[in-house]
Amino acid sequence: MNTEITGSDRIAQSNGRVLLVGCGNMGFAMLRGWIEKGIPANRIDVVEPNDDLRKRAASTGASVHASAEDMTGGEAPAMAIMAVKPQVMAKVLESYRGFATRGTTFVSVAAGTLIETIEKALGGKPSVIRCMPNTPAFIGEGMMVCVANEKVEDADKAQCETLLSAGGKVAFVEEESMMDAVTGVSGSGPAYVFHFIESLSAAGAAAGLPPELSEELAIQTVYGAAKLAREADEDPTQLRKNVTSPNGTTAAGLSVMMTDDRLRTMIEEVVNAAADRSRELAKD
Ligand SMILES: NC(=O)C1=CN([C@@H]2O[C@H](COP(=O)(O)OP(=O)(O)OC[C@H]3O[C@@H](n4cnc5c(N)ncnc54)[C@H](OP(=O)(O)O)[C@@H]3O)[C@@H](O)[C@H]2O)C=CC1
Ligand SMILES: O=C(O)[C@@H]1CCC=N1
Repeated sequence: MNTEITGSDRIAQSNGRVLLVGCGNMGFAMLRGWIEKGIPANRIDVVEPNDDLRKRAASTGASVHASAEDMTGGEAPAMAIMAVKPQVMAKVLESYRGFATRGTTFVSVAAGTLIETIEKALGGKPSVIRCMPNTPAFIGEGMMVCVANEKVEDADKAQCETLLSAGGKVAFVEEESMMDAVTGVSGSGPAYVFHFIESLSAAGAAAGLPPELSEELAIQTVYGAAKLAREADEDPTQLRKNVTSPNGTTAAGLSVMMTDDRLRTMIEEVVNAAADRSRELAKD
């Protein structure tokens, strides 16, 4: 018999409930990842005002609520995952102030919103973790990067890590200022990759392939290359070289991408633009 205690077992055995506030694109991706990895739905409450999105959340087995009032009188959750837009985060947090003094660890996934802003909105000295997830959490392949304030105890950090790791990989950083670059790389990153897939697929269709076939080639190529980069002993630079025969087809293609560091320069601009926007959101 396998007696290993998994992360989901630990959540199941703990008495703590998980509250998810906002179940749109990011909130639902995390919720689905948790459920798929065996986090018990009967430990999860979701607050989502949109009727359709609330129904979608309910389909996972989680308890759903239309507003904070439906549940702020009850048991304080061990963790409250706040997945509303940065522009409304401070206002929404105010409704949950009561939990902050009753041991709840607040985890905000909002881009830009500073720990300081979250602390002010909650009042006192609440336990706060700022996290930047990404939507591949939907299939348990997300990247979640977190930074905690000094009120967060090791046990709370471990519990948060357990929950978030049901959606993929979890890393903690010490400096909050890194979160802008994190957002520019892994938070927004899936969108860059989806656009690369769109572009590769469109280029294949323009070169004469049936569009459905071209899309399949583009998706499988990105998936296979990412999986190989994750699993191979060689680094991405060597893996690129392995594809590139001297004076072959790849060398011809890459010369368009790499001459004058064309793609690298553009990606640097892309990441900087996203990170700058994250810094701007902090001031809104
Ligand atoms: N999308 C992504 O890939 C990522 C997003 N994030 C962050 O996640 C957060 C959510 O983004 P995203 O999921 O894309 O946005 P969505 O708009 O898809 O989801 C936010 C949801 O919160 C709901 N909401 C609004 N007010 C409340 C409230 N008072 N209580 C509970 N729910 C409420 C919204 O309803 P309504 O629309 O009716 O207002 C909406 O359904 C943002 O802060 C974003 O920065 C972080 C990483 C990646
Ligand atoms: O576009 C945004 O602002 C959010 C944060 C990272 C991904 N989506």
